[in-house]
Amino acid sequence: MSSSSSSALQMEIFQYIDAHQSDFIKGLKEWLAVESDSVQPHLRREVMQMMVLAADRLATLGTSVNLVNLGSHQLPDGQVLPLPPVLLGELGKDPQNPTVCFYGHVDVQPAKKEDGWDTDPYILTEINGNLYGRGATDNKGPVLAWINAVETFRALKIAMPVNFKFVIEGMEEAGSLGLEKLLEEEKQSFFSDVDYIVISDNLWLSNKKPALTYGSRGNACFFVEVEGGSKDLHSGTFGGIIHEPLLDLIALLDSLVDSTGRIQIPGIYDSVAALREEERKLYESIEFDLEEHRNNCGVKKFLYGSKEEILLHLWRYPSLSIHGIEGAFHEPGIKTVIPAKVIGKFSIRQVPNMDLSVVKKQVVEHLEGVFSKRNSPNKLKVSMPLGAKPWLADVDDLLYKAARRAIKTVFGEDPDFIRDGSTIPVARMFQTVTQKSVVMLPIGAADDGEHSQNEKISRHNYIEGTKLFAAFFLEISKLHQNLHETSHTKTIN
Ligand SMILES: NCC(=O)N[C@@H](Cc1c[nH]cn1)C(=O)O
Ligand SMILES: [Zn+2]
Ligand SMILES: [Zn+2]
Repeated sequence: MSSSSSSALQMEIFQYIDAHQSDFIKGLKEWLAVESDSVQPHLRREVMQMMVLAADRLATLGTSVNLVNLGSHQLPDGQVLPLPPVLLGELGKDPQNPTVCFYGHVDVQPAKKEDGWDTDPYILTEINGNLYGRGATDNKGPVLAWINAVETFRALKIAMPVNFKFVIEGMEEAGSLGLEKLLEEEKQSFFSDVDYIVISDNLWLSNKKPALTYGSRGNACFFVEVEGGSKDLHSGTFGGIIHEPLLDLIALLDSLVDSTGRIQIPGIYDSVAALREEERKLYESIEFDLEEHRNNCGVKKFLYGSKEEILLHLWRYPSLSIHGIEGAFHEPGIKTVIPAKVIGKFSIRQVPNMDLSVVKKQVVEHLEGVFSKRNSPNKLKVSMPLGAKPWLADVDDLLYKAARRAIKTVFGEDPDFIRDGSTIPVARMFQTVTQKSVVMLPIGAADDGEHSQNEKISRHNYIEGTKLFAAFFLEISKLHQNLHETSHTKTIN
């Protein structure tokens, strides 16, 4: 195709997307209305419903859809719950075209209006060009943007320049349970012809400048349980004469990180890959506005004062966060009780070359050591319910070139090449199982508020994101054909 006809085609596609903004937003509104929270067991039915909705949507585009049953899982309290199926979709099988596999998730983090949302988290509300709602950016908006891009090709009767495969799950926010096994099982079938893998489940580093992501941290999640007697006790009748489980737990949690953010677990930094000078230099050239980032967070001050230190601590070093305490009274008012059993929850973000089993051993040994010094008769139990490895990609792959070109076309500037501090367990799994290149191509801005109150995606990013994905189809197809023509010519010569 000549470059003038390819840019006319692109123009036609972009015009269609602009003209159909309201339809695309209506589609997002329907999806956001489903409280598909995978973290809270009582909402599992909604996650199931969401998977069916996604399957129906893809089927209307002519995608062949398979909802693969993953069976069930057991919760720490013994309850057995069905796992949502994983959706495997397939559109096109032209051997001349590259096969791109897209991964996304349609489950969400918990959200309640009372958490401090300005609007109902399950009713998409547009304010000043932003589309608010739980899942708007993580990850329903970006999943739909890919679907919108495919729909545009169909509506305009333009042949898709790639074969497109979808992997959509409903358990990402709960650790992608069952997914790795499925990828292994499908390695020789569904994934056998996949050339490239794309994920759009993270954010840019800035509010305005697009980014391409080539690495993410893993995560090791822990429960630390301290159990005293068999029931809660009156603190006036028993306070002062017993070893309180919550005091033990707070001492344990307090031993994990110091006030500078340094993790206190012996040996935890030992295997972290050393920082090379070239790598440090790369960070210097990244545009990152500390003030903007601080405003997005809504905090007064960061632990570190320079851009380089902040990026290193987000991407290159482990971090430990405490998430909550189950069993402790957290409602308004004061309940003068001594809880009988409490469970602290924390996680340690993982970076290359940390080993999950070593980390688990270090955490258990450390907590047992601290606990033994307290001479408490209470029972201590430490477990690691979830472990995901970090991911790092080769940015020299064609996939990155195609993504970069598409970004330049749609947003008019080159992206930042960034890593991400959060965890998308499937990125590493895909790379290991398929041995193909993986890219994260985000469309969410740094101030979208993933997992937080008032999560949003801007109308601009949702619509330009749809254009970006359409442009990406065209770019990867062109580059892939060129590569194959070149290697064919070399073979003949
Ligand atoms: N958008 C990706 C994301 O938010 N992933 C979760 C996954 C996770 C990690 N540990 C438990 N769940 C994240 O918190 O990074
Ligand atoms: Zn996500
Ligand atoms: Zn998330």
